[in-house]
Amino acid sequence: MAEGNSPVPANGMTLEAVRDSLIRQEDTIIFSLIERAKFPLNSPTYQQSYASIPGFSGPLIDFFVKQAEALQAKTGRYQNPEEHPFFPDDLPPSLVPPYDFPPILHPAANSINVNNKIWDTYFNQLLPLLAKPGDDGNYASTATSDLNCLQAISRRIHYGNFVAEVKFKDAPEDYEPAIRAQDRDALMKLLTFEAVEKMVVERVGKKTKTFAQEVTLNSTSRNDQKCKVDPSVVSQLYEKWIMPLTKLVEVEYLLRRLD
Ligand SMILES: C=C(O[C@@H]1C=C(C(=O)O)C=C[C@H]1O)C(=O)O
Repeated sequence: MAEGNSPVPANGMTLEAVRDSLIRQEDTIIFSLIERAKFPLNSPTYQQSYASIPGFSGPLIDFFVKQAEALQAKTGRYQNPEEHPFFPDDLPPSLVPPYDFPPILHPAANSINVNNKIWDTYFNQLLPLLAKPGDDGNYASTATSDLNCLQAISRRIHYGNFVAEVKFKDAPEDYEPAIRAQDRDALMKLLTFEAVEKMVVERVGKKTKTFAQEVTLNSTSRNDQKCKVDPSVVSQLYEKWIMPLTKLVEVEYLLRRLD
């Protein structure tokens, strides 16, 4: 199967273009993590016992994200097939004129949402590695930073739908038998490029080292300097969570691709 040099399909999307988007999204994810790392853990943001908001039961982060998503839904965010809400139930409809997003994906993509897994991984695995212990009272700003991280990571992972569509269009004869057999393992094997994954892990580590360094006018950057975010944490985030979940989205999409 050709990797990255297929002819340009009718919808204009190539594997190369899709990968370029993933590379650019790395910057967004890393900058959002740097911003979150500015605050200590601020655990009351996540404690049921802290916020007693009239008419709402749950931690501040849930209230914040639900309210933010409701506003963003009304202003059209989820019209874009790249965007997926964390609390999809009871979202208000968009109030703005619809934009004609090119119909690239099979409608099956609408039923794929792995944000529950992203939420769980972000708060239980990543955040303890990212934020220093402590409490500075900036809970609303902390929740804002969390939502930026979650949305950037979610967009990247659900971009797996586009990756899968392009891979399928490049080689339907390879994918169709595995789809008809509903063979997850075969699909996973077909869509996996280990050399690309290795490059991603190394690149995000290097980018983090660059973006998260202290920049001063008088000294050149030192190799032993402490970064605002540990590059190995970002490499690990990609290797253990972001890429496996992207591939899960790819498999889920392909399983439904011939429906
Ligand atoms: C996204 C792709 O599919 C898979 C997932 C990758 C990722 O999440 O970065 C990288 C390579 C592939 O194993 C791709 O081929 O670019």
